[in-house]
Amino acid sequence: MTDELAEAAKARLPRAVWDFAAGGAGAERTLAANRAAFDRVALVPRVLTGSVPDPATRLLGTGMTMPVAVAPVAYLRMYHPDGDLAVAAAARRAGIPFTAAMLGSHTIEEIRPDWFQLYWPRDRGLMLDLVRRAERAGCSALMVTVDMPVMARRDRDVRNRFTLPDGVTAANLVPDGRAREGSTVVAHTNTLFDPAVSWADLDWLRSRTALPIALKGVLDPRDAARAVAAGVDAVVVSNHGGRQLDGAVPAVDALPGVREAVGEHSQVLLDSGVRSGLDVVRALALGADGVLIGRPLVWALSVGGTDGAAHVLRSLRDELCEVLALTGCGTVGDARELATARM
Ligand SMILES: Cc1cc2nc3c(=O)[nH]c(=O)nc-3n(C[C@H](O)[C@H](O)[C@H](O)COP(=O)(O)O)c2cc1C
Ligand SMILES: CC(C)CC(=O)C(=O)O
Repeated sequence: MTDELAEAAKARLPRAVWDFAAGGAGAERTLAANRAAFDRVALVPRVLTGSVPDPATRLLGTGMTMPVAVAPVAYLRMYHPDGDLAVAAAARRAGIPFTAAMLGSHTIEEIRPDWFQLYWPRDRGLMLDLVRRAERAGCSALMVTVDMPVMARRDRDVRNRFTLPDGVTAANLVPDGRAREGSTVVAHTNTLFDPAVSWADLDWLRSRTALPIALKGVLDPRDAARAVAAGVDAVVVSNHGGRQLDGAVPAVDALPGVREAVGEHSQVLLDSGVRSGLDVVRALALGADGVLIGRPLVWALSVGGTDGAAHVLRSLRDELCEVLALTGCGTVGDARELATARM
């Protein structure tokens, strides 16, 4: 789905913007390992099942046409003037949830997303205010990202002295003056975020909203089990697309252990390297209920706005249906029963 699309986006975007989105932390070992790990997963198809593919499902209480949701991505206006609004419209057209990022470049009220992602600002009043805004805007779930106690060093951004382009801000945080242009993204982020978040903070948040919570950025089965005990409704197995700990385990490799730890008490989502319908089925077979997609939609947005993103989502669903047919699966539940091998 994405090699040519990525090339087209690269040709269009300023080099530093491309590097910010495409790159990963450190020497980008985990970024590369995410893809390599997917490509080692072989599927064992079933035959004579008589099944006709229908990948519709529910995640976090939200019905959707396939087990795919849009991952939260900050500052989408860097890639297209319509930014978050364009991708949200494409998701709506495709019948899948859009996750608006706390550091989105349009406000919650403008986007009215299905799901809303939160980091942990030092100012808990600000965090609670964002939760209330998400509730009022009709969001049906929160996704709380826990793999960024600090923003990792990303060598490409250091080399490029990357700052946000003029006019791109964290729209939810203005006009409080909390998001300023001109500083490097990493400096702004590390000033804003609390580096010492703990399980007690999750308890605090859990007790303050009735919305379902997905905890994003879990890789250790012990953390997954603890998250479920703390009342989260889903965990997102993710290494942040290789953008945080360089050397972190590929999400796909961590997935079976996380599923085993949480049983069916909680939903398990996965992101970091999903690029095709085949990858979606691989993730399902390894224990996921669904996946999130990040960079492919950034490339599609850069190249073609809403229509570009909608086209990518349509192709993804077509691929997914083909792989389900070829593996003898009708439903997401059937795919979760597939056996895997290494290749
Ligand atoms: C440019 C960019 C910005 C991102 N911003 C956020 C963010 O604001 N919040 C968050 O939780 N994750 C963020 N992520 C991580 C994605 O939600 C997701 O975990 C990752 O992109 C998945 O990997 P993939 O790009 O290989 O699909 C960002 C990723 C990218 C590429
Ligand atoms: C500005 C960052 C905090 C957004 C993000 O999550 C990322 O770049 O990976």
